[in-house]
Amino acid sequence: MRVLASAPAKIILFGEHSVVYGKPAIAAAIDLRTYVWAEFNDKGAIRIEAKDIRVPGLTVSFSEDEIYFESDYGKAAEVLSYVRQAIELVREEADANGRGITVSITSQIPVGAGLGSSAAVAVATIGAVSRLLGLELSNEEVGKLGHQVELLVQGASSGIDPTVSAIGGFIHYEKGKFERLPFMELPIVVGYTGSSGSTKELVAMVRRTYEEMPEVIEPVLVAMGKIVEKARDVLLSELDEDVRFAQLGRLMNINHGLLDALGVSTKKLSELVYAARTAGALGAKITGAGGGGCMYALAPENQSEVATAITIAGGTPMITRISGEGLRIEEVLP
Ligand SMILES: Nc1ncnc2c1ncn2[C@@H]1O[C@H](COP(=O)(O)OP(=O)(O)OP(=O)(O)O)[C@@H](O)[C@H]1O
Ligand SMILES: C[C@@](O)(CCO)CC(=O)[O-]
Ligand SMILES: [Mg+2]
Repeated sequence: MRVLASAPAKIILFGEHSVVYGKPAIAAAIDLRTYVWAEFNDKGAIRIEAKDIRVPGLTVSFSEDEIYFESDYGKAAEVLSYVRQAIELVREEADANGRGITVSITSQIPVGAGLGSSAAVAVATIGAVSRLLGLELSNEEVGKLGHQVELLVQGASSGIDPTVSAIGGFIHYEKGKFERLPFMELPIVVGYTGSSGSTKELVAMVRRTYEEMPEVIEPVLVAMGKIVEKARDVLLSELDEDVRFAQLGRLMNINHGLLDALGVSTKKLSELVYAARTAGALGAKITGAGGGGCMYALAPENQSEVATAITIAGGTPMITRISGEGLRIEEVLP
């Protein structure tokens, strides 16, 4: 039996990092996906074929059906840790420890770019392997297991990324609980710096600053939480669309300033943010953990001008759409 599952990337519209401290956040799934095939092997081992992962310092090459990591073993093990943990967790859930499982991954999501590649690979792996082992899990349950995978690998995770990747759509999330927001097309442009940041390291860096000076950082996190609540009110309001977009844009700019204050922006990210605003975006901010990766801009009138400005500033624009669909079982072959 072979099972193919897929799960989407996400953007965090408001509230990354503060969400790790129990504040709310708003996120949406987008139409880039990770695909995972799962099947049994008779070696009793976990075998992972990560076909197109590109991580600095790690080169993967192929010879017939074997893959070689041209780096030290530790680095390869670290890079594949989300997938390995996902498989181990599902085997345990299904009482199938020791069962040989091979997964093969292809992904459209840039890695370490703030678009939730870790959550998508965990969710798609859990989806494929649980079906293979005959476990009946709802997408919400897969999201919860995905959260456990992120906790095991990263040490800290709010769970928002695996939740939105598993259930899709547009959500408000707080302390493990989510509320679906009405599906809406937002006129956004994502700008990719081309460099990556590790969520595990960025979350740990914010934690160190918090522990060093909680009296300074706590009010920043509280303000981020207030931005999210205000954004939710604006999104759900009956105000005219242009008024709503203008308010959301201002909230994005404030949120970006506070993320910069936490130390998770980079020169390149901020350059893309300012280039987008100068080209007429109503707002622009980092999305995801930062340290490289992506920003996004809200640009109802001028998406193509904003995309050009991002290119001129040295980034790669991506015009993406919000995706209603979370985890999907694509194929089950005998
Ligand atoms: N296609 C893939 N195959 C195997 N592992 C992957 C794949 N894509 C991502 N990963 C795992 O996810 C890690 C990157 O996760 P990380 O949380 O640091 O960034 P992200 O999820 O892309 O961004 P963010 O968490 O800010 O949204 C990689 O180092 C790797 O371990
Ligand atoms: C940085 C962070 O808030 C979002 C990463 O996409 C981490 C998390 O919520 O687990
Ligand atoms: Mg991640």
